[in-house]
Amino acid sequence: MVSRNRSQVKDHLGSKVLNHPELRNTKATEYMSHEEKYRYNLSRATAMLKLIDEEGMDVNEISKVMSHTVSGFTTPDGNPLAVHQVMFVPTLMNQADDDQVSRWLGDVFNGTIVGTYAQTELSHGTFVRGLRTTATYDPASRTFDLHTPDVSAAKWWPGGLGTTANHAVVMAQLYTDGQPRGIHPFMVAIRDRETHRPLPGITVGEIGPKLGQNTLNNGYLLFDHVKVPRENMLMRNARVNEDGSYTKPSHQKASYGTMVFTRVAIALDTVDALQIAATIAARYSIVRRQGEPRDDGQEPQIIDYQTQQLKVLPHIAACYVLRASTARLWEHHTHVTSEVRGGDTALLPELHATACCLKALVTQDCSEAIEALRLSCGGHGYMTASRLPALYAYATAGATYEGENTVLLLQTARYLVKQAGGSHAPPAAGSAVTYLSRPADDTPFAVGSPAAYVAAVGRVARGRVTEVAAALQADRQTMPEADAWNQSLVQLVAAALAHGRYFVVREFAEVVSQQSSSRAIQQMLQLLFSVYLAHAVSRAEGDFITYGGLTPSDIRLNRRHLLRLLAELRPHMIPLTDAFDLPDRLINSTLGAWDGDVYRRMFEQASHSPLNTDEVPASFHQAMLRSKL
Ligand SMILES: CCCCCCCCCCCC(=O)SCCNC(=O)CCNC(=O)[C@H](O)C(C)(C)COP(=O)(O)OP(=O)(O)OC[C@H]1O[C@@H](n2cnc3c(N)ncnc32)[C@H](O)[C@@H]1OP(=O)(O)O
Ligand SMILES: Cc1cc2nc3c(=O)[nH]c(=O)nc-3n(C[C@H](O)[C@H](O)[C@H](O)COP(=O)(O)OP(=O)(O)OC[C@H]3O[C@@H](n4cnc5c(N)ncnc54)[C@H](O)[C@@H]3O)c2cc1C
Repeated sequence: MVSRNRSQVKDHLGSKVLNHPELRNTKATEYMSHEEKYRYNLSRATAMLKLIDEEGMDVNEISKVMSHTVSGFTTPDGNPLAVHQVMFVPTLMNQADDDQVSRWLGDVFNGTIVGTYAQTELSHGTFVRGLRTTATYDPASRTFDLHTPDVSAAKWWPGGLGTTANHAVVMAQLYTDGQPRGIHPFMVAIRDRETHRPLPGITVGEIGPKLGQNTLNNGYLLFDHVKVPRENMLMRNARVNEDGSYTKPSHQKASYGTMVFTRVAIALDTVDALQIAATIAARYSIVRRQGEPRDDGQEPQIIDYQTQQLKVLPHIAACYVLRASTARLWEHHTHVTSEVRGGDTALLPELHATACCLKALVTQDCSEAIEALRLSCGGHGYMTASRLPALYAYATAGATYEGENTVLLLQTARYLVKQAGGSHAPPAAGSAVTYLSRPADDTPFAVGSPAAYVAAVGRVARGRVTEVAAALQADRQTMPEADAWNQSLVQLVAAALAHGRYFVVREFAEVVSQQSSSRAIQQMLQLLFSVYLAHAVSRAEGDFITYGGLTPSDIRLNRRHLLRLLAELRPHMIPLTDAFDLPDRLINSTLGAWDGDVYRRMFEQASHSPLNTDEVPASFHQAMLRSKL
């Protein structure tokens, strides 16, 4: 397996995916039925899986081909094999022991085993410890009895479970020696490998249409005392021995590892969706002219309206800034995972805290940004063929799945208040929280100085975290822990987001400070960073006055500064989005093609409407007749 850098992967994708015989011809899916869409997307997902296998791609390459940029082309309505690839396989690799890996992985790679990650239940998604599916060990038969006590404990949501997977990693409450041992992963066959029929004791199906990603093939699953061999509990971390004795994992949350990985992957990937939306809105904003003609006799390009610049340009800057921090998180995850595999879990708490807050910050920012970009395209942004509704539906799912964002921010806040109160192990060198134990950076604020902005963002984070830590500490003296925590929830979430913002801007400050061979590139990065920072301040002016040391006069100056920066960035908008290097077929939007031929494309897509096949559709007369009765 050869590791390739990012642009080589793009070249590779260009030739291998866009021109692949089973992928290169696409069909419009808007008018297909639910089942036709599933068939179309599944066959393309399977072709993609074969390609991954044939090419022997490593995890970085797989993440690129599973990314939203590529999957919008391969599986426009959602990839029914995404959870197989992004969660099921990584869970086996990281949570199965060596014997189990060698037992199953061959069949996974030859396509005999197709899996899902079945954790969420109808009544519990967030509170994992509350899951109610049980796995009770019987030493006599050396099997686990998997059981769903009632319908509220039915698994509900797992991707690919609906009609695609024949296996599932099932997260269930383990009982052995008569004791509850917490949530553990089990490899369970749910459908026959040959006939694909549900196995005895299994009830399984698809949950129905959603806001988007309708061929993700989310499913439900119930067990009626299904017997699973002892060897099917994933045993890299915890173990159940033949006699039923139990060995604890080295870290209490070792079985939550797949969630950490997927949060990192989602953060990275949602920026891809934002890049696509930003490219569409930028191109459309140039092509679209509307309003009183100017001196040259032409109506203005909409991008020359100041309000339009504010709707579009900060999000282009965000693409660059968020790409850098999520790429850093990915590297950090790779490093910590290898340490954990070697038995050292010291860096895991901070990785968990960072992954939680970046996944939340990025999916929240990207969903809001994509919606703003959609609105920036006026009426045409509301059309499915603009691709913007689907991009929004994708990004906003990321705010819920793999840990609802509020809940994840509270995980980060828990870590931060412990760090601020000194009740956690001190952070390792290079940790992102050392600023909490140092005096605040008192660099005076000045517009035009990115370093001064970064210092102010740091003061906001520090102020938010220390303030809520103190409030929590005080409340703990007078009320039970759960009440004290609940009393501070809103401020805890704000503190975690402020910490995430500081992480993001520090990472990009480092990118900007690196020597580049091109002065023009360096200047452009500085401009993008300045826009991002000025926009961040304008979005949270109250925080910057309360905690960041800015005066009302600084706030006014920043507002003007931001608008000046936007005007400066405007001529570079198209090169900056072209630099994302997204071929038209990956963008797949009537509004966002490279040649700007928007109106012709809109007519072309309308010609696909089945209602235009006949001059008068038969359904019209049928409906009119009925209404006359
Ligand atoms: C290409 C892309 C395509 C992408 C394509 C993707 C397709 C779709 C994929 C979607 C798939 C899914 O949604 S799968 C389902 C995902 N579900 C979720 O994410 C559920 C979210 N809920 C949880 O993760 C959990 O319930 C928590 C973390 C919220 C709470 O867990 P808990 O067991 O109650 O723990 P709690 O008491 O809060 O904390 C105890 C201690 O454990 C620590 N802790 C908690 N979790 C972890 C962890 N993971 N790793 C380390 N440490 C942890 C805490 O910091 C704390 O440390 P200390 O303070 O004691 O030191
Ligand atoms: C498209 C999609 C795909 C999915 N794929 C999978 C999959 O493959 N496998 C799988 O197992 N699951 C999957 N899920 C399920 C997903 O992981 C859960 O829906 C998610 O973790 C949120 O949990 P919930 O639905 O229980 O939300 P809830 O927890 O019920 O959230 C509702 C509200 O309650 C609030 N809330 C809950 N607890 C707290 C708290 N402690 N403090 C403060 N506020 C709180 C939340 O902030 C939110 O506002 C998928 C979901 C979607 C939408």
